[in-house]
Amino acid sequence: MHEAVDSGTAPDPAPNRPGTPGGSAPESESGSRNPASGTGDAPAPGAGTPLRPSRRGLLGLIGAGAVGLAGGAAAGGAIVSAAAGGRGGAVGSAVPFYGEHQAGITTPAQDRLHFASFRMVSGTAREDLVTLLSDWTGAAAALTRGRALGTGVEPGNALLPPDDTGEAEGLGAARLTLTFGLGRSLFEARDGDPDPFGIADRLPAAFAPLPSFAFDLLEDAQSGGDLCVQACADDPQVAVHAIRNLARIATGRAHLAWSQLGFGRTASTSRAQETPRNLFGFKDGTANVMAEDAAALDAHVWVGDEGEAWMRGGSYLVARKIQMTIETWDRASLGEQQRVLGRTKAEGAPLSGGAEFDEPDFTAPDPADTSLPAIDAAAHVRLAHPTSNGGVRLLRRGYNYVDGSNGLGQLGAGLFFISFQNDPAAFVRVQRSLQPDLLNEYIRHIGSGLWAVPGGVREGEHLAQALFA
Ligand SMILES: C=CC1=C(C)c2cc3[nH]c(cc4nc(cc5[nH]c(cc1n2)c(C)c5CCC(=O)O)C(CCC(=O)O)=C4C)c(C)c3C=C
Ligand SMILES: [Fe+2]
Repeated sequence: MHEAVDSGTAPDPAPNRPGTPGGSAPESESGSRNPASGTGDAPAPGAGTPLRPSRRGLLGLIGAGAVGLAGGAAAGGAIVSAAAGGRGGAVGSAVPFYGEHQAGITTPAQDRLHFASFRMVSGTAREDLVTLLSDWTGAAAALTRGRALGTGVEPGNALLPPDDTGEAEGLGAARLTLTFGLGRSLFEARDGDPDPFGIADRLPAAFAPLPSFAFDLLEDAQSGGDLCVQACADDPQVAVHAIRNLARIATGRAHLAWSQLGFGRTASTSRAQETPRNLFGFKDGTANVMAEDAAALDAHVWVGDEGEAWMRGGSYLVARKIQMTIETWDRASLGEQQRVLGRTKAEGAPLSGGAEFDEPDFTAPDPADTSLPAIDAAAHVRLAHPTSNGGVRLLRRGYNYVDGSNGLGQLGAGLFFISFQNDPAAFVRVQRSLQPDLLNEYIRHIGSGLWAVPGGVREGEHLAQALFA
């Protein structure tokens, strides 16, 4: 049950009943089952901590009726309460939520994605944003452990909706990670208020909006947003369940603006992973920044001491929804496909020779015509390579998508490109360099977003807490 923590009338968590999911929840990793948080951890801020929901947040919750008003008491505070443990608490497949950095960046890329963008409800204020982030923190700690929210699918009062929608019961944690980002719009004026969330003076200098790029065909309906959540899991239902329940929790404070399902990760983020393939059939992620390369992560991915204090240990997330005209691609010869990308299709080796993980040699001549380079001057790997971009590197973490098909029998297929970098300018640099890319004949960028991803959350704190200190 989503307990109301402000009123002082919040009911006790449902008792554990032997033989029920609530009664059979396994011990947490720490060996304790904490009925106040449902996470086995110290209660997240808001879980058992008096938090006064704003009037607007409260009205939204009442209006939606979705989050469950515990025993008629006010909701809007903590969400995660006693876990019924109905999801088996499969912590063995759980990725720790708390840590120095948010999970879902260097975590070995899972198979599935549900990416969601949220907009704050008009008229909401700083307190709404803080309580939302606090509630999401508690929920994320439970969800990523494979725990049900609140009392799970059994409310203490059967006249109320269950705290947890239930579709992830029995599926375990499935290596779920939830990575949260803040949009630049949160720092800007809206509705005549110059600083609705009281954070305008905390805007990092690096957090500039993305410029428009040649070939952009961006649609507002799948671009931007005040907040983003990247849910990755090895089970699509676990990822969808997480986003769905975070959206319920946000009711009255933020609403889902758009979301994207993805499958078949298109990047490795660890050397332990096989390189996957994108929908053009090529290995993607070969030359990625890997979790094992701490020096590259510090240099290119994590915000360090030079950034705003609240962003230390964080990163910037760029998402680009890139439509791929796969029917046209499929009619291109193998030679043309390899020329466009600069690598072989079967092995992913550079066209200059060697094997997949050998560095491309951009000076090597084409053996068939030595007046030409083996890797075309406008090949994707040449233009994206650090040597073409002042040494810049991105940690890529994208997913394939197919959004159905159109009346011409063409699949709405593409790449939901995600990259993490410690300065959005790094992405801008590479994307600008891709202007003459041969690949542009076969792709269109139709969605875009940029979010600041704060550093990891320490137990007892909430997401982006340092931003509001
Ligand atoms: C702005 C950044 C990038 C966009 C957008 C992008 C789109 C895109 N890429 C592929 C396929 C491949 N990309 C590959 C390498 C690669 N791509 C980027 C950046 C963007 N790609 C970088 C930085 C790199 C690494 C370059 C290097 O250091 O060598 C590859 C080769 C294999 C690999 O290293 O991953 C493929 C294949 C598609 C299909 C696409 C848009 C739909
Ligand atoms: Fe690429």
